[in-house]
Parts: sequence; C-alpha cells; structure tokens
Amino acid sequence: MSTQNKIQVLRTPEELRRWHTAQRRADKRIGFVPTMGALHDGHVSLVKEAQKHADSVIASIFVNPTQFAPNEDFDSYPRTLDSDLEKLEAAGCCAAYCPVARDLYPEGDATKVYVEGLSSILEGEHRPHFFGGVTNIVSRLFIHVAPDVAVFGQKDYQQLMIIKRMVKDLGMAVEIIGAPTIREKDGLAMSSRNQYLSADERTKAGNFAGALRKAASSIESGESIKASIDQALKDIATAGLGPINYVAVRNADTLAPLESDTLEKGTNARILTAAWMGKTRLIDNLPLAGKK
Ligand SMILES: Nc1ncnc2c1ncn2[C@@H]1O[C@H](COP(=O)(O)OP(=O)(O)OP(=O)(O)O)[C@@H](O)[C@H]1O
Ligand SMILES: CC(C)(CO)[C@@H](O)C(=O)[O-]
Ligand code: BAL
Repeated sequence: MSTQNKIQVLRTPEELRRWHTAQRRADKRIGFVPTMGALHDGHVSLVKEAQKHADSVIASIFVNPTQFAPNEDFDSYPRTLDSDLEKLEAAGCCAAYCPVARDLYPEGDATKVYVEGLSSILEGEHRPHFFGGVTNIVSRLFIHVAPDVAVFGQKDYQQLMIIKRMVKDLGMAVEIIGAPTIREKDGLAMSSRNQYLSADERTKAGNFAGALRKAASSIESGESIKASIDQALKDIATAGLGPINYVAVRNADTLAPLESDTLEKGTNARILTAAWMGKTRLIDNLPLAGKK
C-alpha cells in the first residue's frame, strides 16, 4: 500500500489562505513552484529542489493569458490537470494551487509589474509582451502564496534573472532558487511545448542542443566568441531549424554583452539561443566558465 500523502488541490484564494494558515501554525517553511501545467520531469526536479529548502511544497498550475501574444498558443497550450496532479503527488508535493483568471486578475484590474531593461532584450525582443505578463503573474502568485522560497528552472534563464531582479527591487521576502535544466537523452531541454514537435522535428531538435554544446565548449577552450556563435548559427540551420531568433553570449548576472571576444578567466557568462523548429519555438542556454 502506498504511503504517499494525498495532494491538496486548492482552487480558490480562500482555500489557499486556509492551507497557508495551517502551514504557518505548524511552523512549516513554504516552498513554491509556479508552473503552467503540462508537467514533465523538469517540473518534478523543481519540486525536489524546493523540498531541500522547505518543509511544505506547493505548486501552482495556471496558464497565464497575459504572457501570450494574441498570435501565440494560449488556446492550444496543453492542459493535462489530472496527470499533472498525479505527478506532483508522486513527487511529494503537498498542495497544488489551481486558480481561475478572475482570482488573479480581478475585474477592472489596472496594476502592472514590469522590470525595465532586462524584459526588452533577447527573448523580450522576440516576445515583447512576454516578460511583462510573467512579472505580472509571478508577483500576484507570490502575494497569494506568500512562500519563503520559490524555485524556477534555468531552462528559462532570462525569466529567472528577471524574477530575481523583481524580488530585489520590490523587497519581496522570498528567496529565489534557480534549478538546472533537465534534458532528454539526446540533450534536448525538456519543455511542455516539445509535444508540439512531429517525430521528424523531434529528431532534428536534438541537434539544437548539440549545436549549443559545441559552441559552449569551443568558447570555453578559448576560441573567438563571435566565430563560435557564427558556427552555431550554421549548425542550427543545418539541423533544420529556422528562423533562428538569436545565439548570444552574455554576462550571466546582468545579461549584458561581454567586452572581450574570448572568455576571460573568472567571467561568469551564459550562451543563450532561441530558434523555431517548424511551428514550435525552442529555447536553450548553457553556463560558460572561462579557463584561461
Ligand atoms: N527542462 C527543464 N528543466 C528544469 N526546469 C524547467 C524545465 N522546463 C521548464 N522548467 C521550469 O518549470 C517552470 C514552469 O515552466 P513551464 O510550465 O512554462 O514549463 P515549460 O516546459 O518551460 O513550458 P513551455 O514549453 O511552455 O515553455 C519554469 O520555472 C521553467 O523554467
Ligand atoms: C513562471 C510562469 C509559471 C509564469 O506563468 C511561466 O512563465 C513558466 O511556466 O515558466
Ligand atoms: N516557459 C515559459 C513560459 C512560456 O514560454 O510561455
């Protein structure tokens, strides 16, 4: 017989508040994993990471309309609540917050949270509405859930940096932790949208991660950053992806461009990319450590 505790499904802010009060009364440290559902092993790893820093872990499942542009996939975004709850329960997640839009965006709502600068580069150049929607919803979720710690995936590296900046600027009392990217066997970063890929596209998508790995090791071995990026652009195109939105090497903390064309010792950098595989937009990134 399973000893797994049943997950509590909280559908309203009131139910969430009652859960929160009970956790506080029991002196529990609360860990939070925000998601849009369609959960995979990447999400499960965030729950496991949160468990290292908290006594009770709660995940949210909410497909946030404000981070989708009108031409994006809000309507077709995969919604798999039953299997999501099973996965969270199996991972030992205590509760799932599954609100409706009205709970987070009340009628007549006029408030926006936006991180200037960081939200308009890289991903922001190609999805101008995106990070405004993310900071709007994550700030609201933080107010609803009031966690001690929240875990985000490094797969969405720029999102993680923006959330950290928002929390710092607003003085929010939540610790933000970034967890490593979980990958498929061929290196493709797990992502809910990977299920949009056809079998042929899925095979080709493995080479997207391969091209990024190759560029990262070339840069880490002291090669020209510009030449390594040019090669990655060729490799990604040869793999059958396109258009390629960007391949960029940036300071890992500020996301500012580097001053030198080679990676200097002690530089904390990141290589980031986004490209289309058919109708599916893929993103990926890797850390870079200067060896010289
Ligand atoms: N492969 C992964 N490894 C680690 N964390 C991940 C991975 N994929 C997503 N996450 C993290 O899970 C959280 C919720 O992300 P989300 O629900 O958008 O999933 P997703 O797979 O990134 O979906 P999408 O395909 O829509 O981008 C985010 O913090 C995100 O960075
Ligand atoms: C953080 C998030 C859950 C906000 O909707 C979303 O952007 C995501 O899933 O990464
Ligand atoms: N994984 C971040 C959510 C999005 O791309 O819409």
